[in-house]
Amino acid sequence: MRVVVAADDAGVTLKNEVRTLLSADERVSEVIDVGVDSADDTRAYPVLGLAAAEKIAAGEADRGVLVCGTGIGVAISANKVPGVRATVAHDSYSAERSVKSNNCQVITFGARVIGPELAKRIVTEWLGYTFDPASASAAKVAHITEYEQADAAT
Ligand SMILES: O=C[C@H](O)[C@H](O)COP(=O)(O)O
Repeated sequence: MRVVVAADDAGVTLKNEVRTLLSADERVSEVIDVGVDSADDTRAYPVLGLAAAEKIAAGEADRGVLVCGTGIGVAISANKVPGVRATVAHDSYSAERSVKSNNCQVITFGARVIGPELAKRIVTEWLGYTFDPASASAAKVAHITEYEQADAAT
């Protein structure tokens, strides 16, 4: 699994901890870090959220972990990229259902909301979940995709 990570200045410390965790996980074949590299880089959260989501849309990454102050800004930004589904998930159940119900490729965290140890535990669990395209949830996700594609065609 190839995982893209990104954060703004508020999220960079947690993002870097998650990057280290992912790099040590045998389920992860590649970690793609699109920045920021330090809190001195004050590019705003949409720049980073969009850059990461575009990696997924381009087929260069399978999943993404994005961090900002709340997780909300990077989630909104990533969701603007066609084909990408992103959500804040600060608890295990939401992280699990974001994959199994919603086929989200992207999980986001708020570094001002969640502690690093809980965030890393959620990431470790989240890597183990897969979406079942034969599940009852598939048609619901397809509805979103169909709306997105119809809108893109207009
Ligand atoms: O969602 C936005 C993030 O939390 C960001 O890190 C902080 O944004 P702000 O500076 O506009 O509050």
